[in-house]
Amino acid sequence: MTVRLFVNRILFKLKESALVPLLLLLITIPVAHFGYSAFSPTVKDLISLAPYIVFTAAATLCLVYGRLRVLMTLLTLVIAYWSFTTLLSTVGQSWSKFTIEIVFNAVTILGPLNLLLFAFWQEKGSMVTDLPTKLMVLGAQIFAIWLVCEYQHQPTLFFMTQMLWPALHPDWANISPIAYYFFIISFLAMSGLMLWQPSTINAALFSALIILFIVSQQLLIPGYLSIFMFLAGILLVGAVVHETFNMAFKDDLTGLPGRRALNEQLAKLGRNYTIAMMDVDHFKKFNDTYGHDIGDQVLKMVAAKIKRVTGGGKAFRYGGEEFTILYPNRDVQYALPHLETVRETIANYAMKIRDDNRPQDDNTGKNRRGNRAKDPSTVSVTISIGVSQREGANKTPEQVIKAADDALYRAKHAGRNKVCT
Ligand SMILES: Nc1nc2c(ncn2[C@@H]2O[C@H](COP(=O)(O)OP(=O)(O)OP(=O)(O)O)[C@@H](O)[C@H]2O)c(=O)[nH]1
Repeated sequence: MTVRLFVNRILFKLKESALVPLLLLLITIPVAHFGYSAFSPTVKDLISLAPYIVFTAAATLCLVYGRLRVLMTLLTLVIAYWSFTTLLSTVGQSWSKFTIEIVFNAVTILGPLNLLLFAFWQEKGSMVTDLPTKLMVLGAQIFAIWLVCEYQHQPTLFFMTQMLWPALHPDWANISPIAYYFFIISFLAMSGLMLWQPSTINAALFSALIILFIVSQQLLIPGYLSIFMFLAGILLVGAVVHETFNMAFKDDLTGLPGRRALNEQLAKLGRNYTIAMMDVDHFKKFNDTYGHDIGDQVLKMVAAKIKRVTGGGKAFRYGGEEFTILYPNRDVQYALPHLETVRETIANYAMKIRDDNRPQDDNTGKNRRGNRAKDPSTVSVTISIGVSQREGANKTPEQVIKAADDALYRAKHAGRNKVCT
């Protein structure tokens, strides 16, 4: 993959996964800043409960769908939220000044570290084996903080609040230098994770870190804590729902909607529609010659071109090297030129392959050159397309698909790289 392609892929993925959290974060700032004071006391009480409600919903989803990274992030936020609300409501009351200082510094120092740890701690094995270990990590920290508070251990507070490198600690920071450094380290590492593996879940985990930083910084501004923690919960719920939806409806390899999504669309069709079935030509031979990995790369390329079909066609991966394009409310005559363009675009596209995939022996090399475009470091494939519309005996989507399959068979027999009706 060239650098440009790699960067484009990351930018596209970032746009898909990080745009919504960023926008919601930007919208929440003025709401929390200016809107909160306008709410009645009852609404304010509800707002302070809202994070717990959304955290509970999110945790339930995580348990059902085995999203341990999100679950542990939620637990970290719940502990932070409970600690901060208790700390604010007991100033001068049940907690001593020492306890308040220890709890605030512990949350702001350990919070970003835990968010970082749980973002990188991959979900391996089963929930039953993983969850207790992760819970023990959090439990051990809580126990340690409790001990420090119980025994009023002054050196810990000194350690937490010491000024290590004054030049690196900005004046506006309301958190201790160590907390500030840990936020920066976590921020950098999680930005790296977001760039390396852009996904809705990673974007939500990253947002949780930003939100913990905002509330730690602005703890004394009324409303910030509840409203931002509520937003963190919403972003985490949204990410779990989005990823679960994608897993069920999107094909993993190509990113196109899969068979399940197609079936759902077929059930919603009206009385007029066109279905095109397409299939990569001689793909078995291609796989045998170049290997399955390059075969996968080609399928991704073909899917990307099919996805960009014009005329309002909706693309799906039907299975294997077969794809489907659906034209709701359109007839074959309308769809044909758009399908012809897709066929032509794919046939004319020379896909770059990496040098390490070059053939090792002369015979394979000669074999491969049959499928190669003019440049020896590229490959190209063609597709055949069969099209049919709802008419006559073809009344159900299944019958129209069968008719499109028959047309595809004719396209193959007519020499391939063709569109047949
Ligand atoms: N690399 C890769 N290959 C796949 C995938 N899914 C299916 N295939 C391969 O696609 C090939 C399909 O071969 P066939 O159905 O015999 O058809 P064909 O070789 O394309 O020949 P025609 O359709 O007659 O042009 C098989 O070798 C499958 O292993 C996939 O996800 N990745």
